Amino acid sequence: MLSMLFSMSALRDWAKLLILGSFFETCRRLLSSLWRSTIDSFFITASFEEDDTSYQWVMLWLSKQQSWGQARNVQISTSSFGLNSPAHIVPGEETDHLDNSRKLAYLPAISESYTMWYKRHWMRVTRVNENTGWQGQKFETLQLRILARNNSILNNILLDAKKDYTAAQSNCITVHVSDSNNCWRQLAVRPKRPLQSIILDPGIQDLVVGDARDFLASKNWYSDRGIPFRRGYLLYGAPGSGKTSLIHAIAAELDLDVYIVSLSRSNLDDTGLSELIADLPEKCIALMEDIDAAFHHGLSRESNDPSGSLSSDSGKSDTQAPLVYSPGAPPAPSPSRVSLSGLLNALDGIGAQEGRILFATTNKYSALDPALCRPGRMDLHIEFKLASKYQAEELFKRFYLPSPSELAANTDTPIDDCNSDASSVDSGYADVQNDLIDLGSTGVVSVQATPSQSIPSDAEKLQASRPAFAGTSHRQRGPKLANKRIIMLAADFAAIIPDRQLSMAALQGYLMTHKTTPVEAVRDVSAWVAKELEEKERR
Ligand SMILES: Nc1ncnc2c1ncn2[C@@H]1O[C@H](COP(=O)(O)OP(=O)(O)OP(=O)(O)O)[C@@H](O)[C@H]1O
Repeated sequence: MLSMLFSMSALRDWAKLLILGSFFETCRRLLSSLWRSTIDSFFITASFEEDDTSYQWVMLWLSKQQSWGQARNVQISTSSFGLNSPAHIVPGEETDHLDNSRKLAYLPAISESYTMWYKRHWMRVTRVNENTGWQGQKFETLQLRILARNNSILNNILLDAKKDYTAAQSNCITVHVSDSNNCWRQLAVRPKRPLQSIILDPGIQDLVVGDARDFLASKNWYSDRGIPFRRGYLLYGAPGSGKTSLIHAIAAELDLDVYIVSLSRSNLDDTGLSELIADLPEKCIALMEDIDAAFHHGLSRESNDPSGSLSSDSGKSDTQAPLVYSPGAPPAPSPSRVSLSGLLNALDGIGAQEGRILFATTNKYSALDPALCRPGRMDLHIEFKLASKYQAEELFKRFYLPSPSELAANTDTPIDDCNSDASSVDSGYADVQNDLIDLGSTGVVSVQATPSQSIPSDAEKLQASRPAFAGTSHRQRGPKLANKRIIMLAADFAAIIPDRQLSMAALQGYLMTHKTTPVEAVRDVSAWVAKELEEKERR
């Protein structure tokens, strides 16, 4: 057999077979690649990766397509695609009266392909879930394959998707945080907070908002003069005085997304921090909250300072000075490995992002290192003090004067009697309260015990079956007061509040316990103030 196998004639046959086989295989491959490129020339293919915002746009867009409603084998989702108001809509759900419940949406099922039509273009939608990396992380990609000669239809889809998404998001701001791989990911979408809802002493709000607005419009001015296009704001002062709220409202006002840089995040080191800052989008707000607290968790100029007690020395170069001065306070061990030099370099080093606005907040201004606070890093330092009488008065008005939306919906007639005293007002809503549990003067429900030997009446049984709770029920309603009366009450309220002694958060907390009863809010405020001051003294 061997001699036959290797005989000349057999070898010739083998060679023929080889050549013929190679020829046919080459032809097959050529034809198939020709076929593929011919087919590809009729199609446009676009891929969207899960961690990119465009993925959200297209998902939202898809869920809104009419033809998508007829898809079979779909994934049902209550996802809002990063939006506060969920997208679509299982057909018929528009008439659902449960307005605030989560909406349902049809999404492409994973590893399935769908065909649909859009503006007379045939399209195939595929959603794949791939394993990436050796750690087996899953990664989703959405692919659109459109039968079209040029890109215009894809551009249309992208623009439509972006427009829909932006419109749906127009009342929201997006908050991002970094994940353990030092990549930004969307954390939440929050409704915009109006600037007017933040009550500061006159001028402060205009100063910060005006400055930030002017900065965003001055890109060319900065580049013409070779100045890095960055701006930093340090908001410092009393806790609960509105620092975070103001940043939220500014983000809403200027339509900027917020990126929270958490310096005390475990496994964040200098390189990671620089990567994060360099990776910020061009127009955004980077937020470092409680920057002094980062120190207490171990943020230091020398990341491995053995003593832990750092002294302030503004004469040192930037990379040598300690972040904070904290005599005799050994920092607690922390998983954070960020050093001050790392932070300073990340803020204005060579890789730092241009166009971003940095907001840092702290309750301990004097503890911060001058290197961190110098212009270029923190250009504007704004102090937030405890509430002034002016702020107390404005807060009161904001609580009780009707908001524009209430005005639009309002049908109740206010009691337009500026001279009506508290008792007449009390009697005004006595009827309304009749069907409520008696809250008593402390706001704690008092359910009277029935003597065991007597047979409880129906009314007593009803009373006993009611829930016991502390605090003020939202059902409790005062009568509508005339605006003039509320303004007078606001002045009375402000007269009792001591200047710069209590925080706005505390005042807000107090007014919340009198959400709809302004007269009582004024009546009880002296006692509350005395209690708060005593508590403060004790602390
Ligand atoms: N100036 C203000 N105007 C309106 N509301 C305020 C003001 N200050 C505080 N508040 C209210 O108090 C609460 C806490 O405010 P916020 O978190 O902004 O304070 P903060 O200064 O950032 O506090 P901290 O320093 O403790 O983080 C919020 O609900 C906010 O609505």
